Amino acid sequence: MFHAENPAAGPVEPRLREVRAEIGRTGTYTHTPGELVFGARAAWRNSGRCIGRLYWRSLRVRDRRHVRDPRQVAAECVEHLRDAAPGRRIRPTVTVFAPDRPGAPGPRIWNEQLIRYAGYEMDDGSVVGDPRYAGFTTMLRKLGWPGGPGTPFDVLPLAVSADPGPPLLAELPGDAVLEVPISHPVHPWFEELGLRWHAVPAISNMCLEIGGVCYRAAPFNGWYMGTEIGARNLADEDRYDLLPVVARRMGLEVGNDRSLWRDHALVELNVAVLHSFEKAGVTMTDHHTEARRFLIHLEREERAGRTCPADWSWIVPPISGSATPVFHRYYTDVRLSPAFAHHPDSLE
Ligand code: HEM
Ligand SMILES: N=C(Nc1cccc(CNC[C@@H]2CCCN2)c1)c1cccs1
Repeated sequence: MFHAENPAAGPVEPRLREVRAEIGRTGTYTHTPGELVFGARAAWRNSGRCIGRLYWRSLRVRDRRHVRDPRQVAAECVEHLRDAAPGRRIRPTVTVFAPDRPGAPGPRIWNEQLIRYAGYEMDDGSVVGDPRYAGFTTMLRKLGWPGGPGTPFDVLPLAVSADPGPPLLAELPGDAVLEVPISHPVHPWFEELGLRWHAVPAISNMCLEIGGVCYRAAPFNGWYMGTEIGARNLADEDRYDLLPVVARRMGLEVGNDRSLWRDHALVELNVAVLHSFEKAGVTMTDHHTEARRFLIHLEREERAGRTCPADWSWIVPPISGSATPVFHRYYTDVRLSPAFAHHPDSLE
């Protein structure tokens, strides 16, 4: 009997016998390269909160299961960033480090993403930078990180550990961190705000779980959808909280909710983000395009006879929901495996 998914994989029974024997001997088993690649792609395909799954078959997999030492893990994360965005074209990529094995837990990356900005807590209680990472920044400083120049966009170091005890801290070299300055196509005052954002979103705190094996360090990247930066990272009150700033510069009636000043500011912030990435030639998608692509993916999956899990509250974009086609339907959010999962013992 062949794998319905993957005829090239050959009959499954002999492989299952091999796996059971290895588990009997060692308490775990080792994926073949083909199993690892397909498992990672299937994990992406099974991610019910992801709107970007149309290209799930093209995920690039960097097999680094022989790497466990924190210094080497950090070096490979830097290489991942270079490899994922060789110019300004971004390529969906995952790097898989050593899994947990009995008696030898795999390495763990403490950062939520490979690239995140520091949040410096000032004496007056205000935060310079990203408030979401104020606690993480404070912890890193206690672990000896000297801190950056103190701008609102200081890139945090990687924190990686393989054994119990404090993590290794490793700065990211500037050439591995592609960034885009934010300007607006019509408002020249926009770039005076000095805003910027990094090009490559790379999640580093989720476990890649395939056939019962947990790869707790398996950073994966895609490209950004503009709303993530324009409607959440730069707009949320507990993030960079820029809606009042943008609205005032636009001359809007900030004191009166019914003027919809927040909504006007949100749209212009998102226009600026899409415009800036386009001008910089860096891969980014908008929420209308991505919504359309997702429904194509959903239809293809149904035609392939597969259940495509989806979580409405994550799939529908944070602005203009009902102006996108993903809003006007229901989904089933079933948990499938392989998967990218949040494990409780991750250091959030
Ligand atoms: C290629 C372009 C991609 C786009 C535009 C995209 C877009 C998104 C967006 C907008 C979210 C919601 C994030 C949020 O609201 O915070 C998301 C979630 C997610 N994406 Fe994708 N994605 C892409 C590629 C990928 C890849 C390559 C993977 C893994 C191999 C992936 C796995 C996931 C997972 C696991 C989540 C849920 C995260 C969680 O539960 O916290 N995505 N994606
Ligand atoms: N475009 C992306 N965005 C993304 C995907 C998964 C998870 C996240 C981060 N989600 C957490 C944030 C923080 C609060 C709400 N959302 C972003 C990708 C990241 C990695 C591959 S694609």
